[in-house]
Amino acid sequence: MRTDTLLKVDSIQCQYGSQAVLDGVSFDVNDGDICCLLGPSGCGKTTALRAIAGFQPLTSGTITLGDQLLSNHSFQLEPEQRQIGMVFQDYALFPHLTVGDNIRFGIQKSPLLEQNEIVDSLLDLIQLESIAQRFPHELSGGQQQRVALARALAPNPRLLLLDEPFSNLDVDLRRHLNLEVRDILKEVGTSAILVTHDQEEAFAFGDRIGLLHNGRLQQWDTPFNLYHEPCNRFVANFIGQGGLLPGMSIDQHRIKTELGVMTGNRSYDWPANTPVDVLVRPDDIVLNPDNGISSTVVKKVFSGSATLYTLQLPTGSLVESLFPSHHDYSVGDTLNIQAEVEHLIAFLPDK
Ligand SMILES: Nc1ncnc2c1ncn2[C@@H]1O[C@H](COP(=O)(O)OP(=O)(O)OP(=O)(O)O)[C@@H](O)[C@H]1O
Repeated sequence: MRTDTLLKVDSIQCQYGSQAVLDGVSFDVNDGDICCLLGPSGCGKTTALRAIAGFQPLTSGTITLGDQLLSNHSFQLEPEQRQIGMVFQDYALFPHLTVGDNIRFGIQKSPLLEQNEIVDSLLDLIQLESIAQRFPHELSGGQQQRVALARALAPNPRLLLLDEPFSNLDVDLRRHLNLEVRDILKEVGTSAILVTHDQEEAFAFGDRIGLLHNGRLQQWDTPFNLYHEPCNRFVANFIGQGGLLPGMSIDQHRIKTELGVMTGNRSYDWPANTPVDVLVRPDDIVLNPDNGISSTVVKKVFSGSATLYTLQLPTGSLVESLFPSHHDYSVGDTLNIQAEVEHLIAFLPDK
């Protein structure tokens, strides 16, 4: 497995006027990896992407690509010299150029034969050979976005930046194109960073995801770890479903809750009897008709193969659970449940 670092973002800060919108953000992108910057609106995702692309100066920190310095507080390599491609939300195709010529746009200095080879192989890759002569207004949104991807890949960039590229598309197409673009990037081996505020999209697209909040990177990790091992309350609440259940520490490994004593794969150094909140994901809750704790269905959200239930425990605390949708319970039903928590994640209560 290749683990060479391609992009190194080291403790960067960016400001608009006197307001810092990125502060101490650090992460590495390995060669061939596809990463996502995720977070709520205004957290600084686009600013981070613009800093990597060379459109946003740094007030401190450094960005390097391989051995090449891209930016620090006193230097900013021109965007066109960075070997970084960009795909935008609005496609930004040239309306007066055909699909083929849009793709050709960034490689016009190469010999014609080479240009033709690249355009043909990219048309093949995005499966649009048959419409190479069409103009952008004759294409669907998904086709336009595929052309934008091919155009960005034509100069063979070392890194591709994608800024909410699927957000103008309807849900089905979005999901489909997300996977298709991931497959294409993996096939050509191009490293990429996708900016999105949609965690499902990030989970499906990214080998690694960075979650930003108020200009600070909360966690840079695999989708699995962000979901199962969130490093703080913000990550726990932002990522995935589920919630925090009050409990009391027994010792380093065990926490007593209304759903029984929970143990997991990590230890905490809190003294016994410290009040804590335990993360309970929907997949941590299972039915136990004979020995489970009684709960009442207070809400249900059908999502096709599974239904997400909100269950109220005797003290009034709520937990969520995801059951296959052929078990169809109604609001008001009583379900006996137990917790099967593998990753014991707990936080001190908010002050
Ligand atoms: N040109 C600008 N001048 C001043 N403030 C700006 C400018 N661009 C962005 N900001 C502010 O910087 C912060 C980060 O903006 P940014 O666009 O990076 O966030 P984002 O996470 O990409 O948001 P969104 O998901 O809504 O696009 C926000 O508070 C925003 O209002």
